[in-house]
Amino acid sequence: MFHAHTYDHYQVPASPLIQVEHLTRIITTRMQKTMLLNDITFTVPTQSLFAINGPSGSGKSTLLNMLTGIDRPTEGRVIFADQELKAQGENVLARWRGRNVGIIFQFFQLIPTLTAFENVLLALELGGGGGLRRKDWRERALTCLDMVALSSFAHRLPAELSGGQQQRVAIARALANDPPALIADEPTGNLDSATANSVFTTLANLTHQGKTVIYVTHDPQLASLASARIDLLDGQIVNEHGANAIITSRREVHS
Ligand SMILES: Nc1ncnc2c1ncn2[C@@H]1O[C@H](COP(=O)(O)OP(=O)(O)OP(=O)(O)O)[C@@H](O)[C@H]1O
Repeated sequence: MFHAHTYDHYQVPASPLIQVEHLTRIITTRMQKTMLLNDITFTVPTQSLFAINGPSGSGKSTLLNMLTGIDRPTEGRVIFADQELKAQGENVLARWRGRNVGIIFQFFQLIPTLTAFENVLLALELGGGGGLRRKDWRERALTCLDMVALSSFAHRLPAELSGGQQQRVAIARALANDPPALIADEPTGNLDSATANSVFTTLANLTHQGKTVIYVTHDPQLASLASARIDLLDGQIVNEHGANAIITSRREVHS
């Protein structure tokens, strides 16, 4: 069970890290048009623990892909740290992502042939080291593993770690380049409840270290722990807390 308290008692800076304005995503095929997101407007406060909640098919993954610049909106825009995410080449976007967001997946997605340490080091190599010189990358990788209480497991392969430990390595990897935001897609969805609780607490505590932590969940209880949130249904925001969201229709979210 997750502890029934929220993380909204911290002082957070006034300006939002992310502004999402009138975001619409339509997929057009020869046969039909499908509206995946319908005029979504909200802000993600800096250093918040931010939940994107909603049942399967409500548009959560589609929205995450817009926030990370993986997909482009049909209409509207995403402003990340005062910079609009524009259509750019994949190399430019990958570099932007490396510096600005650490992504955490439900199924960890560690490289199985690399140790925990090497998985984090690889993120530094791919992301350019977060402003550090190459000679400092190994120490940074160890620091990140230490931040998730895994430094003594640095030389284990993913298969030699529990699910919770693997997800902690994934969190360390996401922290490697010191991005302002971590974005997690159902980060505890593949873990038993005790492990999920401890991984979630690790993520939540990163807001104390200046990070904005955005997580997607279909679990209303997990969403209730956030300091700010939106609830999605059928591609629209139906409820919000602390996100300055425009609510287009008032309906209950059932998971
Ligand atoms: N490329 C696509 N073409 C057509 N429809 C799509 C496409 N991608 C997603 N969809 C549809 O858009 C809706 C939203 O999908 P999305 O994956 O964003 O939902 P979700 O809330 O993340 O769901 P889940 O929790 O199951 O991952 C769903 O109905 C999905 O079937």
